[in-house]
Amino acid sequence: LGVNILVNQLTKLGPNGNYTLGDSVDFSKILGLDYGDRNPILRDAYDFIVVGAGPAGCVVANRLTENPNVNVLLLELGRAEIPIVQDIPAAFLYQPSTDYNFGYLTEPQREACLGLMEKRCAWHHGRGLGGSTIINNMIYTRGNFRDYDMWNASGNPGWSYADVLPYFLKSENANLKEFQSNGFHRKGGYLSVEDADFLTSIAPAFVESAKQAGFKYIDYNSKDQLGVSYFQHNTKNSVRVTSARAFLKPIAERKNLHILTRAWVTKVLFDESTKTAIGVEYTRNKQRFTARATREVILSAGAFGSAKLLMLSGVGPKLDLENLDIKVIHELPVGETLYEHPGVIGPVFIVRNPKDNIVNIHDFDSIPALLKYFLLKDGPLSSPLTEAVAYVKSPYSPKEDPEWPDVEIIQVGIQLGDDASPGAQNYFRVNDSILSSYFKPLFNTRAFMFLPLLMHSRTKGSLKLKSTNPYNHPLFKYQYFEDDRDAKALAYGIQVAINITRQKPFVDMGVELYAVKLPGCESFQFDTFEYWE
Ligand SMILES: Cc1cc2nc3c(=O)[nH]c(=O)nc-3n(C[C@H](O)[C@H](O)[C@H](O)COP(=O)(O)OP(=O)(O)OC[C@H]3O[C@@H](n4cnc5c(N)ncnc54)[C@H](O)[C@@H]3O)c2cc1C
Repeated sequence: LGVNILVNQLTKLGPNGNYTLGDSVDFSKILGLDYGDRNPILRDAYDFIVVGAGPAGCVVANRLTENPNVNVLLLELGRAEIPIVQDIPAAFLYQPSTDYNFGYLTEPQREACLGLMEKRCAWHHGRGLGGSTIINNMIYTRGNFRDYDMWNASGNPGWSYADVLPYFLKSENANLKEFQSNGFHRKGGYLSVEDADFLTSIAPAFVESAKQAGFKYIDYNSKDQLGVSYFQHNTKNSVRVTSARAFLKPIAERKNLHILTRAWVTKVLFDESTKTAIGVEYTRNKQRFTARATREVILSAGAFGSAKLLMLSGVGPKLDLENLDIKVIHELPVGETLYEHPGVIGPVFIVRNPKDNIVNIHDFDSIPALLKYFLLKDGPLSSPLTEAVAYVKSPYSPKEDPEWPDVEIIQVGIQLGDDASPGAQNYFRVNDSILSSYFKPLFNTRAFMFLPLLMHSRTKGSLKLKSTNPYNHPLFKYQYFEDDRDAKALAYGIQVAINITRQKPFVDMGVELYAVKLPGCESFQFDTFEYWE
């Protein structure tokens, strides 16, 4: 009840419907969660200035300051985390409704997002000490070894799998039941990785059914990724571990690291004669400041934030910068390659002979479930709801290697309509009509869904500046499925997922494809490739 009331309040208040308690109360000050010297006497110059405290910035700030002779200023425009509310894995659905999310939206779409509000997809992007790890799903995924080898081969020495694996291992503090000793995990690092404490009955049925459908049972964080696996999570004893908690909290006493929250970097300053970054300009408490860097300015402001900041500073496509009267320091194709991993909300399945008594999300936050979580860190609230995954190679993949998957089928323990609060709707931006006609009728029925995601999208977009105002959202020029092989690959993935549900473990549970046609797709024959496409 408490979580529901809180979530309803958090998702309703504020001019844009975005409000957190932190707007009125500075938790970072009260609780000391700025993870560093809270009132640092700032230096005129630092060896390194790190912009953005997401996973990249937190790790870099930590590793650089291992050397006591190096000093670092970490600037983050958001605030520190809010404990309790952000800790609970099952509450991840509600995090993007808070202002720990930039709230980016795509432009209205022609071929996708058609059941979403204004036909615009939400591009959630976290902000605060921890960046997107404050609001993300906590799934620990390293990526495919071939991706790194491809990066390396395309002109980025030092990024091959052989190069990065030692760093994954160095960071990790794994606590895994099955795969602890397979050579791809270790204990002792800063970043906790663990199995989910709680799984719905859907998860083992999915894994067993996938095996019967021919999938290998794998550790998806090893080299072999074509198969089925339970997810591993960045949680510790079922509490979310953000990158700030993992990499900044343990080093809070280091005097050579200064962390400033609510510090919005507006420009990288350059020595124009050498094109060397020499510092940054930032705003804080409505005042403008500069900080100088004697060695490097490191941009870790996220995929969108770093590109935006470079362009604001005069590094980017010449014409675009000149059109905005930004002095060109150096011409580079910044923002010109934007890939998304499109996903589908569904298909949805009804379970006729369920092996658990979960019918909606409120079985997760019932009084017994709350007590179990807060007293024992166990029970349904400890679940991030995304439970297991199968990796698929579609015939539409741009990669020739048959072992290089392009579709990821994520199994979710419940379905989108199982939330009585606005949280799930806000997360996906599903419009009222689709929500009430398609998802809500299953509110009190045992049901679940998949989230098939495309990993190697062929559609490419770009990111531009809307204006020279550093606080404006960037302009995303991206239209999903411009290359129709992307939609075909996802339709293929959906059919593979449906085939998994036709195997014995799922059949024994009475799992049935929810046979209601999606509004707008009435003219297609249900459950054909064309229908899903
Ligand atoms: C809803 C959601 C779910 C996700 N789920 C998963 C998952 O389950 N597993 C997974 O592996 N990945 C997941 N991701 C992706 C993952 O969180 C990101 O890949 C990762 O956080 C990127 O890290 P980063 O350090 O590059 O940037 P970010 O995490 O984006 O951090 C960038 C930081 O820079 C700050 N910043 C930006 N501009 C400025 C500026 N001008 N001045 C000062 N500070 C600035 C931002 O406020 C932010 O804190 C998810 C992401 C989202 C949004």
